[in-house]
Amino acid sequence: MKPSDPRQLAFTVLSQVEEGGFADLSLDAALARCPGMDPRDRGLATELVYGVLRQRGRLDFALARFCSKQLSKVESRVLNLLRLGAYQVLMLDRVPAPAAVHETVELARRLGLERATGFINGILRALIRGEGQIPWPDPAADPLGHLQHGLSLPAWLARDWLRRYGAQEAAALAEAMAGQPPFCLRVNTLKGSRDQYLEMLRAAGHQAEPTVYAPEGVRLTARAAAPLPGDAAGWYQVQDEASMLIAHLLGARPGERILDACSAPGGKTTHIAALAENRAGVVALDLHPQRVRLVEEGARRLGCRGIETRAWDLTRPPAFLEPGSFDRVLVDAPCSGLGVLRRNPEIRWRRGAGDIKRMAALQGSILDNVAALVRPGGVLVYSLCTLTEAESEETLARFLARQPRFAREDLRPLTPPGWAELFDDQGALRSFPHRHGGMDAFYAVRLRRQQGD
Ligand SMILES: C[S@@+](CC[C@H](N)C(=O)[O-])C[C@H]1O[C@@H](n2cnc3c(N)ncnc32)[C@H](O)[C@@H]1O
Repeated sequence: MKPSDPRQLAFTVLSQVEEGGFADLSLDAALARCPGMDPRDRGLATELVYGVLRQRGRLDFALARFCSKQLSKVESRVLNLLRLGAYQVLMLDRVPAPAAVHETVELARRLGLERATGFINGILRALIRGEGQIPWPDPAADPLGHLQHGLSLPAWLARDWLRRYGAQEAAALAEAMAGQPPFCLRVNTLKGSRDQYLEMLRAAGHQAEPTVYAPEGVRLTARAAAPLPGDAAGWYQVQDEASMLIAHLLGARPGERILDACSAPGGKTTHIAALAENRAGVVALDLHPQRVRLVEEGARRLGCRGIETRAWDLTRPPAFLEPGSFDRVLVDAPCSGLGVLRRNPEIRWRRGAGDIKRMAALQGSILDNVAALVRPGGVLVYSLCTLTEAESEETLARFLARQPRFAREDLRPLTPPGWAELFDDQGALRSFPHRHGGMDAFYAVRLRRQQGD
């Protein structure tokens, strides 16, 4: 590969994603192989990968108008080149459309796809000429078509969101999910205050503001070329604001014993330790040993103490932990991840209704296996970075039917008044990017085990 070619790098990553890779990991690895690449080209490669994956439904709808055969019959490498070209033509102001076509055709040639260059050239040139005539579905007359083809939701998700949220709200959510998430940091309060860190950021030339809800969150609005200050000293953790709310809902206090059941990579474990002023005993479990190591590394970097880690598959009871020995348990469960579609855009093309069922069963099993560890009177928080009913309220209802000694708590009286709009009418957290300042979509509910049972 020409080390300096952002389009070829994006193409390689998109091909890896097609074969089952994760966009963020593949992109990081590809960029790491090109240390000399110009920062603007790195930016373009990143935008092309995320943009094509986030807007694939829209790009395909446009391409289909100008392609003589069905897109499903086009060879996948050629289709990815077409999507890359179409993204530049339709969505990128900084690349003149004819240059985008030329670059795409040249890339096809370099990839040994000489025979497809005429096909690619013809479709992309027709797209430039016919862009204004693309019959985008009208949001009012065809809300489902608009969600699918205008806002790039797969059909099953478009139907689900339309049924649950209505046309306008579903469109606003889909639009937010097709955009870029804000870049947020949690200030490590074991090191100092948010105000101090905001000052450090400003002194290093970055522009940042406090997050609206999370008291230790910072949102970067313009990043300078300089690295973020305080990295090696553990001043911050990159974390979305919605994710920062969860440790607050758990409410750990100094002296308590806490279980973080699905802890890796440890964003919430280290937050719990910080909120308990490093004076709680935290047990952090996760299925994967290599991910458990990330929790350990994070705890070291941030100066968190009192965290014990262990790899464990929580579809089996953790017999090494004493029943009733935890004041608070957090189950930040593996889930379909539909609340973080912006960060993992490939998910929307991979998940289906079957995955949701499978995740819900896994979540139920994990909840069952930690329930006995909560002490009488203790707290269990169940959180997810998704928004399906099956994984949230339905998993919870089944759990409560099996475990009648737990009851849900309304989170509204337990949290600051300014957070009221983050909760549903049962007092569960439901954050949404289009309603709550760009936050990821999270769900969280807090349960309490009855006293004396
Ligand atoms: C949403 S992530 C947790 C994120 C973490 N709490 C944080 O804030 O950094 C869910 C985690 O559950 C773990 N997991 C998946 N299946 C599991 C199982 N059977 N037992 C324990 N952990 C599991 C995954 O490895 C993943 O790290």
